[in-house]
Amino acid sequence: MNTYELLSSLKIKSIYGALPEEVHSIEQDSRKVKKESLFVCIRGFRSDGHSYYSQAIHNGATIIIAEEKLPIDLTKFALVIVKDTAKALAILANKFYHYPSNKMTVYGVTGTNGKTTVTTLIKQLLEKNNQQAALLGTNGIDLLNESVESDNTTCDVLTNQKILHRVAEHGMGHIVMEISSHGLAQGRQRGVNFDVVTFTNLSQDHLDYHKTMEQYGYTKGLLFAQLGNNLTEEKNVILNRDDPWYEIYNGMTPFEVISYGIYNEADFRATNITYYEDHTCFTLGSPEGNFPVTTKLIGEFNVYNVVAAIATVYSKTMISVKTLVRSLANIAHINGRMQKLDLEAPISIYIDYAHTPDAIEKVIASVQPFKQNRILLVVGTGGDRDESKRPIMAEKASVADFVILTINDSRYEDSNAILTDMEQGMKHNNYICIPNRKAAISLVIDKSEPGDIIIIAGKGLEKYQITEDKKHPHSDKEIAIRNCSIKYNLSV
Ligand SMILES: CC(=O)N[C@H]1[C@@H](OP(=O)(O)OP(=O)(O)OC[C@H]2O[C@@H](n3ccc(=O)[nH]c3=O)[C@H](O)[C@@H]2O)O[C@H](CO)[C@@H](O)[C@@H]1O[C@H](C)C(=O)N[C@@H](C)C(=O)N[C@H](CCC(=O)O)C(=O)O
Ligand SMILES: Nc1ncnc2c1ncn2[C@@H]1O[C@H](COP(=O)(O)OP(=O)(O)OP(=O)(O)O)[C@@H](O)[C@H]1O
Repeated sequence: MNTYELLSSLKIKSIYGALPEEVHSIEQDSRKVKKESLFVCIRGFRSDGHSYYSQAIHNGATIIIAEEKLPIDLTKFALVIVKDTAKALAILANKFYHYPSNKMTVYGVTGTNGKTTVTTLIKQLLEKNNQQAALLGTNGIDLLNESVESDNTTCDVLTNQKILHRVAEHGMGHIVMEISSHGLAQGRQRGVNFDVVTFTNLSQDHLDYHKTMEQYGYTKGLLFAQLGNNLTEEKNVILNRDDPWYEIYNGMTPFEVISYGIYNEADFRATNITYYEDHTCFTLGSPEGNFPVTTKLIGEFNVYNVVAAIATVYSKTMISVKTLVRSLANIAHINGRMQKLDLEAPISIYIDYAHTPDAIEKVIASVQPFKQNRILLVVGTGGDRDESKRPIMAEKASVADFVILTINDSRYEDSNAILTDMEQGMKHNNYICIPNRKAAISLVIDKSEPGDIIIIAGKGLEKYQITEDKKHPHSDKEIAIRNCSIKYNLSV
């Protein structure tokens, strides 16, 4: 892109050196800089991008955008000083990629639990109705059914614009994005023009970062407030009517709110719910009338997720509720979220991703209706993250008949110290602490008896465990299948 055209979008304090005519790419990571790039120095938590300008130049950057004067050879390169490089990056990336989010319907989903489930359901509902959709979230970037891992649930500003640009280039009409509270706090969503935003629920998590629940809740609210005030646009907010934050988020946006829920009157409301081991049935009240619904997802929490997804797609497409309900019936479980392993064993094993107190409570409740014998739970938490939730997770876990407390990812923390924190919350003595996750899963299967339900929570289908900053191969699913096959003589 022509440099002058690109920079015309910025409020510039000063320009030093000679500007090149063209910019071929924008980067915020010096390691990714290529020939004729524009490098933006971002101040981060671990390091300051201003200290990487020489590597960026070495790799081919011709323009450096910074907040301070840097000792650059101004006979060869240009230095542009702005007040806030993070905001400048969002402006530049949008301009460089021709405002891609304006060319498609953009869905944002936030909340403590259920983001991956709801975004995946939205994508699948769209696709079952012949509408192409990309997906961005914890499970990576899914574009034209090519899946790429991503470092974060919500990508950085630049990556978002690059992906939106690819989605636009492919002529795809929709993108569904998981928006984390860290992403919102750090402004990773800046410059993404959302059309509809959906709230799942709010419960304790991430207090290591946000400090208080109030701060955490208001950070999530940025997604609704940032839809803006331009009422010539048709935007929607989809809110959980049963969550205490409903009224606050409702007040944060001038756009029409579509509510969903179970216990309170709502635009989309599930009633007459019946729970089965491998599916759930309910009646969906909607603006188009009542419809009987069957979903392969289990548990009350998934009724919320399903209804949220239907309300969201309905708000932005011409697809009728009746059609959406029909499409839903063909959608299988969401990978690693209360995913029942397909084994010919006398026990049931679910692989799940619950890693908050609320999610633990909800997943145990979801199997209670068809409990025959005991509920055995393997539950873990992570190091270097919200310590205050650990005993509360164990307290919620105590509803299970037998509990193994273990580790998800220890990072830089001592595993035994994490388990000691968790243990404080246990309400009965029928539990054991096993830091080694593989050993924990082996033991729970070894202890099982016919009719038992085992839930292995915390990692879903993740393929690794993180110790310090290293990822080690690990799969709850593989360990569970192997041990179950041995114990019950299965041929797998
Ligand atoms: C604490 C935190 O959120 N950190 C995020 C932050 O990193 P940072 O500020 O430490 O960045 P940094 O490493 O200091 O780098 C600063 C700048 O220098 C640049 N740099 C750096 C090194 C180099 O050699 N050259 C170079 O140019 C970097 O590209 C960057 O522009 O900005 C990065 C880019 O956006 C994020 O990847 C990173 O997420 C880290 C990996 C992380 O673990 N975050 C977690 C807490 C998180 O965000 N989780 C949520 C999901 C939560 C949930 O719901 O479960 C998420 O959205 O993923
Ligand atoms: N609506 C919900 N309410 C409470 N718990 C839920 C809900 N939906 C899912 N869960 C629980 O939370 C776990 C994670 O679900 P999901 O991945 O959809 O959430 P998420 O918000 O994307 O989480 P993360 O941001 O940590 O990836 C599930 O495995 C389940 O245990």
